[in-house]
Amino acid sequence: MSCTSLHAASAGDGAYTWPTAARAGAGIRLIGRKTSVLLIIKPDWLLKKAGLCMLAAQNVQKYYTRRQLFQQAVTTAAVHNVTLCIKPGETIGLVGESGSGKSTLARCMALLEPVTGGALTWHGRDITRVSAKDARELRRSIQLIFQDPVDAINPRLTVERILTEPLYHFGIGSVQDRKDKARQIIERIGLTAGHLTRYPGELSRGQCQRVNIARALMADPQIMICDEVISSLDVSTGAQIVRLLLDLQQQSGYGYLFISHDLARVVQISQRIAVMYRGELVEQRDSAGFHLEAAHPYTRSLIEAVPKLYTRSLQELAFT
Ligand SMILES: Nc1ncnc2c1ncn2[C@@H]1O[C@H](COP(=O)(O)OP(=O)(O)OP(=O)(O)O)[C@@H](O)[C@H]1O
Repeated sequence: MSCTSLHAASAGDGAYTWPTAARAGAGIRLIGRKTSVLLIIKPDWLLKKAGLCMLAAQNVQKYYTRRQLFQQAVTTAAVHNVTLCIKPGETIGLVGESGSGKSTLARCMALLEPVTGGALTWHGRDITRVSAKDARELRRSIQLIFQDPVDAINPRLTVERILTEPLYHFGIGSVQDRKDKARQIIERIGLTAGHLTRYPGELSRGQCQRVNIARALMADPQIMICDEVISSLDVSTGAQIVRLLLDLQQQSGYGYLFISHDLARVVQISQRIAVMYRGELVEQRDSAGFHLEAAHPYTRSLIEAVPKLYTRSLQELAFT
């Protein structure tokens, strides 16, 4: 991981204390025998401390226009004036009824589709309109994981090929480097090196979703946009995948945009919750207290639809 070096004038400055820096995974090296120290701090930690966005959408719009011969063009406002910010180590839960624009927003934020209006920024830099080369680079840092774990991977490739292909595509590392990285990542997501020689057809759906997550991790992302990643899995497999995502976040500080219809699950794992309704973001709140403070009628109806037996209360699930 790249590091930013910061030279503190003297230990007496007390700019960053050792325990704080250690928590951040920062390295501190004493220089000489006196008071000067060299702090090596991960940029994502600095951003988190400063509360800055890694990826932000500002009044983003995405309209689709369909033209038919001899008929008037029909325009769908899939996303209208959405403002959203993803910070390092933070999970934003995104909920909304079917067709409310969640996946469209996800594709725009992952630079898979151009926006019609508004702006996207990456670490404060405008990336609304970037060259194809820059977009490709950025897509490495902003990974999108899709709903159907089986459809998302090529059934004719071994797991090892699935994992190493993106690095090959970007021309990163030697053949051996890529294989070593695949072996390391497959263990991080709870499978074994033995799975590398298997084909997707020889894996369960849950294992296929782990492979999808591993493929995203191969690119060393900073943000993962998880679009309904557990909706096609049974409850216990879905819970394992959520646990895995949270563990990975704890280890590496990824920012997540977690899209789901399952409000109880979203409340459980997100720090903030955004609600989309008919292309607009109608509500955005901290998950703690969400069930009490949410005001939009659609959000209220969502909260009331959460089965009481399953959740007992959203308050208990709220991430703190
Ligand atoms: N490529 C496209 N061309 C035209 N219209 C589209 C396109 N993609 C999405 N839409 C429309 O945009 C709207 C939002 O769709 P989107 O898939 O983003 O919703 P969603 O909230 O993700 O729904 P779901 O929860 O069912 O996946 C819908 O009305 C959809 O028909």
